Amino acid sequence: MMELESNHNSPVLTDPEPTSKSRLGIHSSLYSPPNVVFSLGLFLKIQGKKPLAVDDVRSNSWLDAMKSSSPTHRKKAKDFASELVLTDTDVAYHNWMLKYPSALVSFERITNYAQGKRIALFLDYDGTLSPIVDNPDCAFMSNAMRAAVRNVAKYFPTAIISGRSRDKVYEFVGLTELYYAGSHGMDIMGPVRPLSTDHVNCIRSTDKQGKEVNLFQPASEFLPMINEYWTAIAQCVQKTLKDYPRLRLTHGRKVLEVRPVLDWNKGKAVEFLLESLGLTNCDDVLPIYVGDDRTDEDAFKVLREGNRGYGIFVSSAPKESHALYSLRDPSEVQFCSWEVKFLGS
Ligand SMILES: O=P(O)(O)OC[C@H]1O[C@H](O[C@H]2O[C@H](CO)[C@@H](O)[C@H](O)[C@H]2O)[C@H](O)[C@@H](O)[C@@H]1O
Repeated sequence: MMELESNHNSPVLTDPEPTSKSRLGIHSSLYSPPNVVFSLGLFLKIQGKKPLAVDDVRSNSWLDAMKSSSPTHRKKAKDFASELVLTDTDVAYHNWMLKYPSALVSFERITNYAQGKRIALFLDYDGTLSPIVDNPDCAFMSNAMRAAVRNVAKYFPTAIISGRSRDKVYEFVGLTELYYAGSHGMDIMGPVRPLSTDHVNCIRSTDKQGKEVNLFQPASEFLPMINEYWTAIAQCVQKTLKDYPRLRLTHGRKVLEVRPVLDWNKGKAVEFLLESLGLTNCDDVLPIYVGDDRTDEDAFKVLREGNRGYGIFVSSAPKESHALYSLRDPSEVQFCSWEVKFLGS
């Protein structure tokens, strides 16, 4: 099994030292998008088209910010406009955000650092551009996310780097203007023709938030059995692979992958693409990589170790990472994708 070491001591990029405020995720003069104010990873839709400073909606201390963004608080505030209650999960997440500040809240700082630089954007697919769903064949990207990525690609070279096959991820994304790196970067290609995104046997269902989704789960009756035997199966595959020294086993979320023993991963793919784009060893280039999985750590590490760019880790739960910043979920990735026009030269 692939285990990644945690090596997150301090940010290595050489932009100005973050103030205690920005490290706490309460930067004072952040732009917010039209009609939206964000507060530590939570969006509030509001009226008005002018970009708004968040000072007036953001509290002055970390604890206040933490309290105000707590779902429990918001519910209570709505119901009773009184007592604040923080769950252990709230506290853990906001403590984690001290180490991995939200890219949204740090947007001004990132923008400042990117001044005069050319951005190259790398995006993971599952869990970054599409929400994690039970059936991998139904991990569809929303049209809104697609439009946001198309917008990004108007400004910067943009690549999708996925553990999926290149064809499959292209089928999901369907944008000809992007670069695609499939199979953890082992299969990289530029623009190709779109494939059909129709799937047979999909049923209409609802997700955990009650939203309508298409679902394709022909093996759902096997799920209890898979849950019961998952560990045993993983051990069995691991044991079998001992006889195949040129293959190695990696895993994601209930995914076992057998890969050739090859010094190649998403980090190498980022380096390869930067080189192909003529963007390597240039001081005026700022690569940004957004990903949610442990396989994305190789890319975060490449950017971090060379002081080369920003890793942005998409996670709604506290986890160690080589990234510098965080975003909570794909909806925050989507929002950021509309804002990147403010970045770079
Ligand atoms: O590198 P990525 O683009 O993030 O792809 C990583 C793996 O993604 C898929 O699996 C994950 O997403 C599925 C759909 O949301 C989910 O059902 C599964 O539990 C996740 O592990 C894909 O199926 C794998 O082949 C990719 O390696």
